[in-house]
Amino acid sequence: MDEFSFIEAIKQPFYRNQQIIRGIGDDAAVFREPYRDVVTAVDTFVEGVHFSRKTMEPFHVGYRILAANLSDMAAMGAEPISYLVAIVVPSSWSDNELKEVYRGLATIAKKYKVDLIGGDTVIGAQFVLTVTINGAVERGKARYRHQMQANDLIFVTGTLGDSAAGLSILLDNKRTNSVETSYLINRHRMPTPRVPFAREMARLRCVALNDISDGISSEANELAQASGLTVYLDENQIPISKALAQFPIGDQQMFKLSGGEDFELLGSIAPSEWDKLKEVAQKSATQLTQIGFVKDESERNGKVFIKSDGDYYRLLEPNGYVHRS
Ligand SMILES: Nc1ncnc2c1ncn2[C@@H]1O[C@H](COP(=O)(O)OP(=O)(O)OP(=O)(O)O)[C@@H](O)[C@H]1O
Ligand SMILES: Cc1ncc(C[n+]2csc(CCOP(=O)(O)O)c2C)c(N)n1
Ligand SMILES: [Mg+2]
Ligand SMILES: [Mg+2]
Ligand SMILES: [Mg+2]
Repeated sequence: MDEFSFIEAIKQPFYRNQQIIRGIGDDAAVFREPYRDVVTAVDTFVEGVHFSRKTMEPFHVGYRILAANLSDMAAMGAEPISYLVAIVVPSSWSDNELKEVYRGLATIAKKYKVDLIGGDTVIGAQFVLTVTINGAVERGKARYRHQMQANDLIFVTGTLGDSAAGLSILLDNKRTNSVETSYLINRHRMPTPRVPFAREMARLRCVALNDISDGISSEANELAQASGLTVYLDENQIPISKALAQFPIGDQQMFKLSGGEDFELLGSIAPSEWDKLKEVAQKSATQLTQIGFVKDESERNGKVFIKSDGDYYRLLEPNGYVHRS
């Protein structure tokens, strides 16, 4: 199929969001946002780095990249609206495989009510998929990492480590037909960005948020550094799924602290707002757990400490996933 028939094939018949004035079909898309702040982010997905033929079908590739972008919108407290896709695809990929990538994109786009408004298609040597997402947040209400305050409680949504456990099952060929195995693989391939939870939080004051893409050890350090405060975590309070609990304890620890790709939200909130946050979690059917607290302790500021058993806190280095050249 040539580039132009391909674009015709993936074009949405209509746009769900009325802010979109012009989508696919001109030199650029146009959207209007009169009263809110526009929020934008971009993420890239590369064969051999973010997925392989062993870990994902083309459908999951599309689903997973948009999940990561939606999660960044959630981490800013924003309502996601539209996205653009730039794809470099080797000629070894069939038309059908390419369509499957777009079916994955369209499936999660429908769930989260976002519209595909443009992109770019290029034939090249290696598969690279880049998605830019646009959203909006009530003026001045974006959730910044530096908004963490001393004495805040630290919370996390969902459970951690599932995605890394699913990945390890796929890479080590340990796939079985058990419910647990399927659950973990599904969490790796089709994560759940916490957009409803983040949007339901709109009326709460002073929340800092970060989404967990590299591993909580990294994102907790980002919060500590951005706010110039000290984060204390209790490892035993970090929620894990029943499926992950079946792994050896060493793997559980590694997956939940530095596995990454869970796309859960890590955040902080004043203790006085905790009950309201519990209501938010209930309304959005999202699991919510307190896993630590924040202190202002001059020489320890910018760092994260974690305790496993007893009262002893050790330094938690940012040892999540890092791209290196
Ligand atoms: N190549 C780049 N050029 C310009 N800005 C960049 C580049 N790479 C990252 N950034 C910016 O740096 C900041 C941190 O990016 P990072 O990718 O670590 O955040 P993230 O998207 O939340 O995490 P992740 O990509 O691991 O999910 C963001 O503001 C991002 O836009
Ligand atoms: C085949 C294969 N090997 C390794 C991994 C693990 N992995 C890749 S990127 C990343 C962090 C998030 O990326 P980014 O920071 O770019 O959003 C992680 C944990 C994988 N998913 N697939
Ligand atoms: Mg990024
Ligand atoms: Mg992020
Ligand atoms: Mg990263």
